[in-house]
Amino acid sequence: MLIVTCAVIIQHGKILICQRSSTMDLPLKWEFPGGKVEPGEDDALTIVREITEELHLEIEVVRRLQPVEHDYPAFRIRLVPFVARVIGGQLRLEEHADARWVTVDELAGYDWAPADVPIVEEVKGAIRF
Ligand SMILES: Nc1nc2c([nH]c(=O)n2[C@H]2C[C@H](O)[C@@H](COP(=O)(O)OP(=O)(O)OP(=O)(O)O)O2)c(=O)[nH]1
Repeated sequence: MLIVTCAVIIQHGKILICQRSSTMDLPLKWEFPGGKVEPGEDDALTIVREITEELHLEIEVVRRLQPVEHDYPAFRIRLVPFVARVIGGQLRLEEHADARWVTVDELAGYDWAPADVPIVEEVKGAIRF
């Protein structure tokens, strides 16, 4: 099983969502940014590392949400979400096609990676701004 972290980054009442590029797996799907946990790596460190590498933002984890397991045709994934806030850096995309700050009500209007759908639901229900 592939273990992948993702970040629900909240700033000024909005959430950062990212669109995978046309050359990535799940091309052009929207996701919470993040990436694979490396062998022996603590997942809370993975998410901080991945957000720096992919977005040039420094984040601090606020809390962990419920992990989601999903079967894609070629692999099974456990997606581990963290609520986080920005503590430094300037947003600059290294690999995504697009990134947007959206309200919680706007989340439903995007074409999400299938594994993210339960996380979107949890965020809609559980995050208070
Ligand atoms: N980052 C991220 N990946 C997700 C999400 N939802 C989802 O199904 N995935 C899938 C897509 C990929 O198959 C896998 C993670 O891949 P990735 O390309 O983001 O990971 P990475 O940065 O560590 O990749 P790599 O290029 O270093 O191999 O998880 C999500 O919300 N965020």
